[in-house]
Amino acid sequence: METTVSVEQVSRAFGKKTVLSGVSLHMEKGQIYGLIGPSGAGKTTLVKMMVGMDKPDQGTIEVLRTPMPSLSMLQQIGYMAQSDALYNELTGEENLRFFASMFNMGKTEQKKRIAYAAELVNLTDELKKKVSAYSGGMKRRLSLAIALLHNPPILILDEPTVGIDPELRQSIWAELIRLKGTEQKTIIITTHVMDEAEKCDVLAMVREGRILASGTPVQLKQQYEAENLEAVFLRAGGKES
Ligand SMILES: Nc1ncnc2c1ncn2[C@@H]1O[C@H](COP(=O)(O)OP(=O)(O)OP(=O)(O)O)[C@@H](O)[C@H]1O
Repeated sequence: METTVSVEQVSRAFGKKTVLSGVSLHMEKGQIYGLIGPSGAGKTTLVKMMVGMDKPDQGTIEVLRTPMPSLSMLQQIGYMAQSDALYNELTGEENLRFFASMFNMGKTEQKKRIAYAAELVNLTDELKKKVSAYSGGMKRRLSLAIALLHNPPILILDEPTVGIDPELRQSIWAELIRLKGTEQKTIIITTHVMDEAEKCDVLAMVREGRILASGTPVQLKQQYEAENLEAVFLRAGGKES
């Protein structure tokens, strides 16, 4: 086991509102790590700090043993944000080419990676269209393709399958599972969806800026004597009647 992302005692407040309190997590290579929790729990705030877009008030975050934020880590991380950061006036392909050009990739590699990423999210036939003509789901898919483009060892995906139809969602999950296995990527995803949480190797349940419980889905269900993760979540949070 090799820890690739480590979060130690991280706290963050915005004004008087504490959003994360003393969060510690360790993510391993070759693992899908799920952050699950209700809206406003602090998941996006946490992943933004892992990417280096925000800094903890207290505590530290290291990615590949490098303290974050760090510019040199950008090449190592593929980040899919919750809101799409795309160029609407460019086509899907132009967006992909633009982002590919920001990374160290030769022309041939660029072509290959663009074709792979577009195919994975089923956008190959839509690449010549302007992004302004894309649906919300298509934009999400293009954002996911961009996160995968430079073949980074760490993928941080904030609700990657929201607005994506079940069939494509399944094939994206199959690819995430292949990437963590064959390619030994570290994949961190946030989700609200319990059946996606089941597919993660390790889960951290987040509520009100704290980790309620963490472990493999099987461990969590055993520990809380629960039939499913929803029940674990309720029991861990003490909200079950
Ligand atoms: N820049 C900011 N300034 C002020 N408050 C913020 C800021 N960013 C996040 N917050 C607040 O922090 C809390 C946690 O937000 P965050 O987006 O991390 O939650 P989340 O778990 O990702 O929720 P969701 O699943 O809805 O995306 C929310 O109450 C939010 O309003």
